[in-house]
Amino acid sequence: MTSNDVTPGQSAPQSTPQPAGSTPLKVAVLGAAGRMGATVCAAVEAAPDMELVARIDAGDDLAQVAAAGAQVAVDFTVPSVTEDNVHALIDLGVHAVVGTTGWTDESRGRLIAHLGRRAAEGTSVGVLIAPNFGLSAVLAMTFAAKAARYFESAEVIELHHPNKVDAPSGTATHTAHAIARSRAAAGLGASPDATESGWEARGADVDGVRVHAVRLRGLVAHEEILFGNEGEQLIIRQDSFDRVSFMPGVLLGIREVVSRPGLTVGLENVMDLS
Ligand SMILES: NC(=O)C1=CN([C@@H]2O[C@H](COP(=O)(O)OP(=O)(O)OC[C@H]3O[C@@H](n4cnc5c(N)ncnc54)[C@H](O)[C@@H]3O)[C@@H](O)[C@H]2O)C=CC1
Ligand SMILES: O=C(O)C1=N[C@H](C(=O)O)C[C@H](O)C1
Repeated sequence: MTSNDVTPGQSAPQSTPQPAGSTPLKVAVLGAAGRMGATVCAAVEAAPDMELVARIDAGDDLAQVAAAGAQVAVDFTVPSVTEDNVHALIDLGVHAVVGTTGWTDESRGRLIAHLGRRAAEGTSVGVLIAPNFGLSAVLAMTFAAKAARYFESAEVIELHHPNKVDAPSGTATHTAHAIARSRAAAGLGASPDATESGWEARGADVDGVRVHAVRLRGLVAHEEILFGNEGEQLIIRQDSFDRVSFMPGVLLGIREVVSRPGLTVGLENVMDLS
């Protein structure tokens, strides 16, 4: 990673070294007019080893991505369109870095099948889906997965800006699934809960983990993971105060996806944290 990629004091995930004199990676951004898309365009333009070749938003033809010669496309659109976008990118032979939420086991399964068909035809495409590209969030999720086996109770609170269209957040869902997997592997049962009425106040049930969503003007993206035992508590909290916090992770994903054929889910796998 070069010094131009991050502002002083900003944490940066490690990156693949860039050989001197090599050709910049050609990058397209889908959702380019959105909050994240615009920030990604600026980050790609500032990265010396990348070239922004296409800004795509609603109504644009995805064929422009290939016509512009993009090797990697970054998708920060909306949950209702991201799956179709990624299938189209695979057909175009363009690697995809995806931050958009809304992916399920079923939609990921369709992607794996499509990638497999393309690989059998000789076209090797990489897709990286990360529910959160922020270093603090990736670390919080990793720590939560490690802590989960030691606590009787676990709940997740996610807090976001009020313009967010989906709830609970992709990050909170990913976190809850990881906690549930750790608890199951450790032989833990359900968190204790004597609730008999008013279930709507207890948040969403994600794989047996209660997830609470707050929407508040002034917030960007935040998560708290609460663990409890008799007489003790552990709270893991992360805060993204600005969307630039996601950029080192997005740039890392762009550099890495070209050499990772197939589907990778979660930046923790790219960062070797899993
Ligand atoms: N993985 C991560 O680190 C992060 C993920 N997100 C997720 O990214 C997504 C986008 O978030 P924001 O930028 O805040 O939303 P936004 O609403 O500001 O931007 C979405 C953009 O996508 C465009 N769009 C809609 N349909 C399209 C299509 N078919 N093709 C191309 N563009 C299309 C919209 O016109 C809009 O400009 C959300 O799912 C959000 O949860 C947001 C922040 C970080
Ligand atoms: O919509 C957002 O803003 C964010 N969405 C992602 C999510 O749903 O987890 C990532 C981050 O929380 C910001």
